[in-house]
Amino acid sequence: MTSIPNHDSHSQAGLQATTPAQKRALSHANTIKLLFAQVLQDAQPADRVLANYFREHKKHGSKDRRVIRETLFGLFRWWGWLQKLGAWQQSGHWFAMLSGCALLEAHPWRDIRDAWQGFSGLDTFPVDIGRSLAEQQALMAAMAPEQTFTAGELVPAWFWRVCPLEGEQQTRLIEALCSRPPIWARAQKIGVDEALTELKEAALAARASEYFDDAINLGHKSMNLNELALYKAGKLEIQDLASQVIGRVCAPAPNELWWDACSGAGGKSLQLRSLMLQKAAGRQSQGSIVASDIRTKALEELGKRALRAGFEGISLARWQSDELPVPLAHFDGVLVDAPCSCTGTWRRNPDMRWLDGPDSVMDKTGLQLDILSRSSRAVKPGGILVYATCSLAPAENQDVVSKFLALHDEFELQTLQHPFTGESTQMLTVWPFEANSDGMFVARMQKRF
Ligand SMILES: C[S@@+](CC[C@H](N)C(=O)[O-])C[C@H]1O[C@@H](n2cnc3c(N)ncnc32)[C@H](O)[C@@H]1O
Repeated sequence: MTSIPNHDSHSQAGLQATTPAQKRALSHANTIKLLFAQVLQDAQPADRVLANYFREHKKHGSKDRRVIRETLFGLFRWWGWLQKLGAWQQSGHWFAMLSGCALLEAHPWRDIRDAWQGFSGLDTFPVDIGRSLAEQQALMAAMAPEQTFTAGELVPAWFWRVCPLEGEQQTRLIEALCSRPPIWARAQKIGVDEALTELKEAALAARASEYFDDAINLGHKSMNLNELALYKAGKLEIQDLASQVIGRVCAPAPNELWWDACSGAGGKSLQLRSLMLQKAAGRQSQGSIVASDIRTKALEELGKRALRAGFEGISLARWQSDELPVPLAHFDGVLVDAPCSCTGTWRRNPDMRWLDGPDSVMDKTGLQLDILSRSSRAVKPGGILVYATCSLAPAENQDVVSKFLALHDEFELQTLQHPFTGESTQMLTVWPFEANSDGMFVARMQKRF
């Protein structure tokens, strides 16, 4: 890239920041660069790096925090293109990346963006671009005419090898990955209308979902949940819409006994219990859920969430060894929400696209099959086994289920109806572009009597 001058590589020495906007732009550029380096060089997830930074630096007001947070995430969202502007360590390139990011993301802090553009030394480039990928591509071409920019390279090349999408599906996935999904929540022990009224009173632009009668779209604005009465009362849980599909596929009846074998902090255990209570419709629900995980801390968090919701009927059984922490052939349903590459959550964590490699997809397939096989022993005859991941790669999804079925002919796949597209399938992938969510995979099997 010849048109971007190389300023001093680590500081912005020599730059004249005279206006308040330029001073803030310079200060933010330094902060974001430090955080960016921590993520990319030390391979630390961006959300953790940001949380640590804001905990230690209380001086930033809410607007500053927003500029820093959204620019950092934006840089990773568009990194496939922005990295072609040159070495980010060099200050001219860095400012070009920051201003390019602000334009691609249509960030509203124009004064800061203009200051970054001025510091980059780039000639004026179009600022009023549209939101389509083609217009965004044209902006990049104007910034770096000697480079080519293709949509496919917004995602690392290895991803298309493990998730071979083509044509329109590939384009739709890229478009989804280049935007943030809204915050999805689930109302529990309260009707959605009542929950929406309370959320509106708290000045939140919440909307009901068109798909599930307890799902709520909370929009994009970050919020302090601990200040929200509904959340403190255990009537609102944050859970992505794709994740909510899993509980709906389990569809537990009010009096059933379920085991959530990889419960983590219990997003799905809580949903299963809530669905049981909804179905009981005021009558008693004798059903219960045993939640297991190898992480004690996650189970402790689950315990707190269940308490906040006032949910009886959820018990914890830590998974400490190869032995099952629950009785054999005992459960009406077993959910295995297996550890995976989490490629389905790349919309929320765009940094993971550039931190992970193909190993992140291939190195857990043996573990997934092992957890699924061992957990399946807890299903009683006629019971249900649900396998789920938040991966988009067939190696972690369809291939694991097929291998499991080849080894366990006592199980057979059931047909599912995709809740967003209506399509009938036996292996359901929820794509992020279908209902503005993350991505998930799920298959439901029944153990023969
Ligand atoms: C995808 S996460 C589960 C998310 C959780 N179900 C939820 O809805 O929030 C996978 C979980 O599997 C757990 N895990 C990893 N290895 C495991 C193993 N060998 N046995 C059981 N759980 C395991 C991880 O600790 C992690 O919490």
